[in-house]
Amino acid sequence: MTKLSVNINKFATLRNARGGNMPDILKVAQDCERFGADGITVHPRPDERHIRYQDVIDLKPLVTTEFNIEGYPSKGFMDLVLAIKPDQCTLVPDPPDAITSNTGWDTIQYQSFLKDVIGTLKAAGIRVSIFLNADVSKVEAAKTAGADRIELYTGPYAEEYAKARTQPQNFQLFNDYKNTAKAATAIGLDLNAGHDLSLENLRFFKLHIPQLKEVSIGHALVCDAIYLGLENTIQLYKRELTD
Ligand SMILES: CC(=O)[C@@H](O)[C@H](O)COP(=O)(O)O
Ligand SMILES: NCC(=O)COP(=O)(O)O
Repeated sequence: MTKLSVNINKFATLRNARGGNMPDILKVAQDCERFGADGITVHPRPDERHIRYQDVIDLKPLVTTEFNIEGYPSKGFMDLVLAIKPDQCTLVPDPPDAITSNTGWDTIQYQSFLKDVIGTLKAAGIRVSIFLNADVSKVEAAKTAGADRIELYTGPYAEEYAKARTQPQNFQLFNDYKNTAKAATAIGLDLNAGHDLSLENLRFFKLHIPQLKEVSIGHALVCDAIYLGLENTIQLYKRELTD
């Protein structure tokens, strides 16, 4: 079974747009769980453009499914995560000014850094996933750094999938995803995936990469919910993940 973790960043974007508390992020998270989400993901960025550090603190006692905190392991981020102790922490290499996540870790170049960070998080009992491009050459070093899981960065997949209707599919790119997934599971790394997954492209990815433990989806899901309603949308995404 592949779990759906709903990333609620963009609900916080809407809330912050007017400075009040609408939508109420805490209620959104609880409703997402009530509607069938298997987890809640947040990505508190340094500028707090959407999810604020206080949101993460307030969410902790309310989330009853899996709580996944994503982010770059700065001191402030690490202090927050170690205080909250979520079920999972997903490390991303995003610079502070990144408009969104747009690449995975170079696990070879940052091996020592990642080993230290992951060791600290795992000593606190937190499962660690690291954001990775579809690149087999970086998988072994993710394992030696101590990660429990990798999260396949699916931005390029989503972009290629959207083009496929009008252009020949880039099968090498998709083979890279399949080969990276295979290499990860072969050495005991569990597999997550995320970024720009949607109702259009999720089923194809899931069918061809069946080892998926979890997908974290936010932007497209929130956009779909505007038209289809949040409960209906979560159910539609869950249906795309059924085996
Ligand atoms: C790591 C990842 O792919 C997501 O956390 C994504 O970066 C969401 O971040 P934004 O909602 O700020 O785009
Ligand atoms: N890790 C991916 C995530 O949490 C959500 O990414 P997106 O669906 O907002 O692109």
